Amino acid sequence: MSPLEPFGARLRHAMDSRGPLCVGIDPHASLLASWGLNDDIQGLETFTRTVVDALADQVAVFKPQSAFFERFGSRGIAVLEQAVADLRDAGALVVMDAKRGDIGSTMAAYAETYLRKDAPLFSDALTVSPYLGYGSLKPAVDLARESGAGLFVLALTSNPEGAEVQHAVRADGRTVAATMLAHLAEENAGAEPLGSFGAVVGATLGDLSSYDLAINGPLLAPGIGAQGATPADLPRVFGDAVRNVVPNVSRAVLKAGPSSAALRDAAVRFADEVREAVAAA
Ligand SMILES: O=c1ccn([C@@H]2O[C@H](COP(=O)(O)O)[C@@H](O)[C@H]2O)c(=O)[nH]1
Repeated sequence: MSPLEPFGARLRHAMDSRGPLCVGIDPHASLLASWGLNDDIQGLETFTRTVVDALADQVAVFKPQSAFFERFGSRGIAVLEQAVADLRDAGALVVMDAKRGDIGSTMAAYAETYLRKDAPLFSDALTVSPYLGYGSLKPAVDLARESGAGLFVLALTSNPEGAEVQHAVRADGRTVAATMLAHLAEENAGAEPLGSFGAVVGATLGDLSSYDLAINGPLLAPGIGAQGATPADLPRVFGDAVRNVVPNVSRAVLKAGPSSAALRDAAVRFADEVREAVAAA
């Protein structure tokens, strides 16, 4: 099976043509209820189908949150699998938010699950946790390169609890997060227009000027909307790296449903706000 064009290049193209937004698909039980759906497999299927049908042909990137599908066992995974296929068929990119991380030999199996091009859950990129050591991610890095997929490595997460691990200072004086960013800059060296190995960096974190975010790769930025950050915060948080930010909004878009028109309006509004904020930076 022929490899895809590298994820970084496909991402740059998608955001240039469809707008700078990643919509998260997070079927919280509370959202299902507010859409008038039951918290069961039928509710999950209807919710997911509605989001896909409303947005797949206009939003650049989608980030399904695997946990909300896994909750329903194999039937939930089947809904996720169908959504990934439909989103990709409609020309959108899919970042699977499964935050996988394990010893290398097990990481290889996770990589086969999401990054092997003919796998049922193949996604354009996968979120991964480097907290078993960055080197443990090597099987995923290698398979992503082979397939033309990408990774988003947890570096500076949007939740306040992340700081106790990510801001910890190593013996060499660097923080753990800075070390992860440095690894990613190495992976992306020489890639054009953008490397395929991104970092997760929360939009909620305030001024990050003490971190070198120039990794020549995408910065997936959750935290906009329900967690309190706004598109207008992006230049202050990301500085010169703001053009490589992939802003994720999940609940703040999804709560506009179940009306397809309202979902589309919400996505357009966030994309416009991000575009304006980045243009003014
Ligand atoms: O640091 C992180 C990493 C991942 N997430 C995920 O992003 C979405 C955010 O959802 P909202 O509804 O827009 O708050 C969710 O799937 C998280 O698991 C994150 O928030 N922060």
